[in-house]
Amino acid sequence: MEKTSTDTLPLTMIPPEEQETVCIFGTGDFGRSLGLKMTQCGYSIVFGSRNPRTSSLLPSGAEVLGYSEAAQKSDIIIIAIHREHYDLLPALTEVLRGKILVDVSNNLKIHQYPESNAEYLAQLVPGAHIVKAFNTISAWALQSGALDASRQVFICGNESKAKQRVMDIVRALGLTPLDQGSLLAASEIENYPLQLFPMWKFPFYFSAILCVFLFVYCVIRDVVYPYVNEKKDHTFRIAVSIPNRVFPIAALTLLAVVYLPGVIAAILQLYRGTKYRRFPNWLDHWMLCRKQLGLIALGFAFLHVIYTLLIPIRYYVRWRLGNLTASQAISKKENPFSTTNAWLSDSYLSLGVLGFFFFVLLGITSLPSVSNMVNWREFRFVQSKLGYLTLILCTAHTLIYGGDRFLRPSSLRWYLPSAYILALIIPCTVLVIKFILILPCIDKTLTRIRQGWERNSKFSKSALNGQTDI
Ligand SMILES: Cc1cc2nc3c(=O)[nH]c(=O)nc-3n(C[C@H](O)[C@H](O)[C@H](O)COP(=O)(O)OP(=O)(O)OC[C@H]3O[C@@H](n4cnc5c(N)ncnc54)[C@H](O)[C@@H]3O)c2cc1C
Ligand SMILES: NC(=O)C1=CN([C@@H]2O[C@H](COP(=O)(O)OP(=O)(O)OC[C@H]3O[C@@H](n4cnc5c(N)ncnc54)[C@H](OP(=O)(O)O)[C@@H]3O)[C@@H](O)[C@H]2O)C=CC1
Ligand code: HEM
Ligand SMILES: [Fe+3]
Repeated sequence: MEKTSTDTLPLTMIPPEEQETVCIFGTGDFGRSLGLKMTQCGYSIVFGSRNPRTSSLLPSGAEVLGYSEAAQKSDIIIIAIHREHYDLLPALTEVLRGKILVDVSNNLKIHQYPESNAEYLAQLVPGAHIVKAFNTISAWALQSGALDASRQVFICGNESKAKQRVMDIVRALGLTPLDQGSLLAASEIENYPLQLFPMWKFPFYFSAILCVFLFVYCVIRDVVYPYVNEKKDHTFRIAVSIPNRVFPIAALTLLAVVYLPGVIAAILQLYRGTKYRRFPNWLDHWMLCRKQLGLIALGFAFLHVIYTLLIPIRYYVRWRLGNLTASQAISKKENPFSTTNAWLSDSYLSLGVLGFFFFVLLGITSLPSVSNMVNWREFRFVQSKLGYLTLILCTAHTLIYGGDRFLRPSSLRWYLPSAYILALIIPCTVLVIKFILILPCIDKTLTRIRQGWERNSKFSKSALNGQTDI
């Protein structure tokens, strides 16, 4: 990368005698990038290195000394060295006594070592104050200035004064410090950058399995069945018709799966008569990934809408329409206009459009820039009330689209009902249970439980004693 004038000049012109000196151990990628950023923000940097010589890669003006000499220049030392090389530090115990050592290290695997790197550092250099910080910021982001991935710096340590000094540096760099408590939190902070979309795992696998199942189901009903029974080749349906069944059904099912844990939680609280017992882990986890499930559902709904736009320009649809018109002209018989059908068709389309509108609204309010602008009550109102409205509209769209067909035995193929019936199972179940839960007598009890009332106070004692649930 070519150096611009801002790379070399400190952004804030602080006179050298007022600049705080910070020492960085290690002249590798991270040490250099952090050093450059800190120089730009008005710090004076001294690098500690096995090979003390200045290089064009280091920020100009930075001093490079041996580890021991560099450590004497500052009372804050950022250890930009891999844990595997920390063995050089015990020899420096005397120089490092009373100093603040900032551990920035990451590992290659979650729980790679029995203790966190920061705790290991504390064992190696017992006289120093250890603070964990910066491990969630990448060298690349520091260097390119494009800190758009995350500006949050998790911090933990046992001495609050030491933590404050590090947080001041973090703020000076334009980042946001988040105090996570004592050094015990270090292993969690170290695991954080190693996780790959943890909250997306379950929603992703669930929707993938759902789509594969629905696809196979539709292929059996819409392609294999006509071939076996009528020797008709309907394989072309795999391109548009079947995706336009799989995606909307997946969207509706996932939307219902977002609201299902809420009703299960309510039933559990009613059954136990208290809100003070922990939910089972699976339910906790499910509750926590509702946003991700909802966003995947929204993605599928978008696909359904786009595929629906294709319907009028499909060859198969135009061919059928043309043939119908021609056969009516030949037989000189017109199909009578059915007001009922017109109503049904317009209503299901309109319900679909409205459902989609609220679906998108839910998606928009989940953007952090929007959700930060509303208070939690407004957010809950949108997510919970409008969420249920979306579920009702989309379920009604599918119900009316199906019309009276699901009562007809002729729509069964090899005993398999139409795919849209599968789409209705979970949404209808959720809506029926929710309807029961909001009946005044049940709602009153549930509200009391959620305000802290307990049916049987023995329950709460057992919970307080640490006994958890089923
Ligand atoms: C497109 C889309 C985007 C989404 N984005 C987000 C998002 O950004 N963030 C997010 O969290 N979810 C998101 N979701 C998921 C979902 O909308 C929310 O989790 C929603 O709040 C669930 O509503 P609920 O009524 O089922 O559950 P909850 O709001 O959890 O509650 C269930 C019921 O219990 C009551 N209740 C719950 N806890 C208490 C309590 N402590 N005291 C008193 N009463 C209580 C509520 O009033 C409600 O009636 C999204 C969904 C979709 C479809
Ligand atoms: N790169 C990144 O994006 C991020 C890195 N980190 C953490 O920062 C630390 C440094 O990472 P990074 O700069 O990428 O790594 P590098 O391998 O680029 O640099 C490590 C530096 O450690 C020093 N060192 C000391 N002893 C040894 C030794 N025995 N063998 C090799 N090097 C040694 C070297 O500096 P010298 O030659 O001057 O002595 C070397 O340049 C790591 O703990 C890493 O987990 C954290 C967040 C992001
Ligand atoms: C702009 C909004 C929408 C329009 C115009 C629309 C239109 C349609 C049309 C035309 C069909 C029939 C498809 C066919 O004949 O093969 C259909 C079916 C369906 N739609 Fe929608 N829809 C919309 C939004 C939604 C949304 C938001 C959902 C749910 C999340 C949804 C769920 C379904 C389902 C489950 C089916 C039945 C699929 C099947 O088995 O064939 N729709 N929709
Ligand atoms: Fe998850």
